[in-house]
Amino acid sequence: MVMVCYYNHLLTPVGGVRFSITKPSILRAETNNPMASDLSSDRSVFRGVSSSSPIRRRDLVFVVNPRGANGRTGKEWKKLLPYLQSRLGSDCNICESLTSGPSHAIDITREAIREGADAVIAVGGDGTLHEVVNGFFWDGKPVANWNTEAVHSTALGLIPLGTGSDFARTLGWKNDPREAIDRIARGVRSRIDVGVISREGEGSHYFINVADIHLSAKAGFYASRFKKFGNLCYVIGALQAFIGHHNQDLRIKVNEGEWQTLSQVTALCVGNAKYFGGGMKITPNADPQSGSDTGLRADQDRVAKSRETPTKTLNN
Ligand SMILES: Nc1ncnc2c1ncn2[C@@H]1O[C@H](COP(=O)(O)OP(=O)(O)OP(=O)(O)O)[C@@H](O)[C@H]1O
Repeated sequence: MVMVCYYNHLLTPVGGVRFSITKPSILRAETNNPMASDLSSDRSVFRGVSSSSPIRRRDLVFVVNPRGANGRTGKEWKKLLPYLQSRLGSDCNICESLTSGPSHAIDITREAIREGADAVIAVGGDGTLHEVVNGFFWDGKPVANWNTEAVHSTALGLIPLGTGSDFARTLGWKNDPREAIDRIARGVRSRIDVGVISREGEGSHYFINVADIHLSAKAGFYASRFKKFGNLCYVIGALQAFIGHHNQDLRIKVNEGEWQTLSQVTALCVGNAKYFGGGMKITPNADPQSGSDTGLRADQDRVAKSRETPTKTLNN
């Protein structure tokens, strides 16, 4: 099932580009890894046993970014396949889909959900996870199975194999793909919140980790050019982002609250989880399993000096 509860976190820089950030909706995890949402089934592409069978094989779609962690993800994935097959092959249909470039994971995920996959599992870093999460939505709504009579939902899973893999840190996971596969095999499930951020006049972006604007967002952008240096890429990215940086006024709205103006913002971070930038605990109070946005932080003036935004209890 997918419970979608919207908070409205609308951010708008005054007199400049207009943003609107909307925050958490909720994906209720239903399977294996934490995170899952329900978006039904049908199985034309990801074949399992027929629906009349007493035990239905689950269809798991692994969305692999071969270029993640400067190519390490692709190499590790190949080494992992025999283990994956041995742990899951007897109960599940395993479908591997390699991404060919940015945003491809979004399309793969949408297609898999529409075709009725039981789980879509991101294999890579936070960028890949982010794209897979966005693939669960289309035009502001959860993607649904073509087969409207299907009873099962699609879960979201993760095998963290990226450079930073910061979302997994919040869950206390190591960057150990075998452990992740074991979690999938054990069928561990949890509920995970998802945030929504939208720039005014543009579409929504869903986020599961930390959404950020301005300096830290630029740092993340520049860091992507230096992934070959591992987590050091985030330091290099931050240094580069500082060059020519100017603070900016922001106009924001959180949930159903009033519009507020934040003056001369260096960076603003909205945390659904705690870490970004390869282990920087930027929003320490955030809890992606809380079912609410308590702990959400708007960071003003400096990235390190977080400022709590109004909190609201999620009505679920
Ligand atoms: N085949 C590809 N070639 C180049 N880039 C790709 C390809 N497939 C996906 N991408 C892009 O690579 C980006 C980064 O990948 P990913 O997050 O998996 O690894 P990472 O950046 O090393 O990890 P982290 O984000 O945790 O630091 C993705 O957001 C995606 O846009």
